[in-house]
Amino acid sequence: MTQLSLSDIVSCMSGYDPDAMTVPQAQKIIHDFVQPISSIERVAIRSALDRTLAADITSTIDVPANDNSAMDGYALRGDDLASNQTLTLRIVGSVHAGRQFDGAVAAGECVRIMTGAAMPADCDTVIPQEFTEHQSDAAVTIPAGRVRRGDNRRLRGEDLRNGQIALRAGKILRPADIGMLASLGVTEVPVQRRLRVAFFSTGDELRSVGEPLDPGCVYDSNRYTLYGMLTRLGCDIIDMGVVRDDPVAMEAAFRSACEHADAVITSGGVSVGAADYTKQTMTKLGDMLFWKIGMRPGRPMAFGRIASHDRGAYLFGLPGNPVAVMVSFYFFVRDALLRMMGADAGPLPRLQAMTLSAIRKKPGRTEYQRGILAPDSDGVWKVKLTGAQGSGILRSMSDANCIIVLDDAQGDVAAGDLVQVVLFDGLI
Ligand SMILES: Nc1nc2c(c(=O)[nH]1)N[C@H]1C(S)=C(S)[C@@H](COP(=O)(O)OP(=O)(O)OC[C@H]3O[C@@H](n4cnc5c(N)ncnc54)[C@H](O)[C@@H]3O)O[C@H]1N2
Ligand code: MOO
Repeated sequence: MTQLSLSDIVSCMSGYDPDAMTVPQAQKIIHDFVQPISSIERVAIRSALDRTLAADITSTIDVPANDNSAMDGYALRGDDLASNQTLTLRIVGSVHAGRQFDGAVAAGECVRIMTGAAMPADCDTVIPQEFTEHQSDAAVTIPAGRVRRGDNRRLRGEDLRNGQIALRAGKILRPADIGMLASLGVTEVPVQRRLRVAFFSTGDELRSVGEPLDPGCVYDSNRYTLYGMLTRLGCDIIDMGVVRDDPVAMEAAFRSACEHADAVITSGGVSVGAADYTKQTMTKLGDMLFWKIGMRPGRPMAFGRIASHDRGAYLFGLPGNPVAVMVSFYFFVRDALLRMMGADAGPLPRLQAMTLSAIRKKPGRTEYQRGILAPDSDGVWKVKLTGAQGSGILRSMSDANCIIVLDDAQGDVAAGDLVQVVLFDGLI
């Protein structure tokens, strides 16, 4: 697919202003610019878990392959129920799952049948064993009104029919999907190769875990949250460590990252500080946009693409503050990476919940507050803030199980109002 330039994309947007981008505008630019990386490999279905399916999968069999019983009981002819009276049927055989009953079943006869066993050809109804009376080896009594024609019979192909598309390309395969593939007898499927994502942190104040913490320094946590979020998303990661606030080191890091990765994520150095060389290096090397997005946290952000030889890498320059990194990842980078993987992921699901906390909020920017969602004693789900919400307070993410999203137009929120939340559980 042809790679558009960022200027082509922003020139189509009315009122484009890098100093006043809205969240939806920035999300759209990124979504439109990023192209899927199409590189397919075949893997065993267990290895396909959490991967993006690269082709439609069509069933080549009926599932189930036969009409079969949903209960342990007796298979009978629906015609015998027409009198709507208690019946005593003669038992002419029995059939277990995995076997077939090839004999005939005449009026007034039935077959003992187990769950999953193929229905005898003449039978269309199963009465569960516990609804019957006076069972012996020879006969069983069916009380009136306990069963209707067609009850407890699973139809051939009711799960999937031969020729039916079972799974569509673009689906991220979940446990149910690989189970369904197994039910079709499929052993291997084509999936998109894993994305390779390189990341590094920038800042002379950063120390890696295991190093002594010099005065004025902080431990680098962004490489760990990024590691976690990228791993959950199924990416192969290239952790490039901490890069000093030095233009030469920075350029070498970007060049090396682009050699190997489909996307490069950096944190820090995208604001206006004197040592913010990230921006300057990105501008030198790539087709880049720098934004001040109307959001909190995560206001400054860089996005673009660096081309190197015959390949290129998308570049996400995230702000340094630890909560801003996570919020920017979930609300911008995640969608872009899923798109690169060829996944049909759609927007993050939002739920509505009543807030127990009053929240101060200025209209004109999107705010992402960290919340704890839990049911009250009546089972109604309610959300409260985790406490201090500064974009350096990583504990507010760790304590949270959801993010409260307050869109641009939203003003102050009173306790008892409904708010939108995005749950962390299930967030990939
Ligand atoms: N005059 C202005 N100052 C700032 C603005 C602004 O618009 N004008 N924006 C503020 C906002 S909002 C943010 S966010 C930060 C983003 O700045 P940078 O991307 O340049 O980030 P740094 O200055 O490098 O770091 C910010 C903060 O985060 C800590 N940090 C950085 N990397 C890590 C890491 N890997 N692990 C843990 N903590 C990290 C760093 O020590 C700083 O405390 O700029 C504001 N300033
Ligand atoms: O991105 Mo900054 O963290 O908004 O404060």
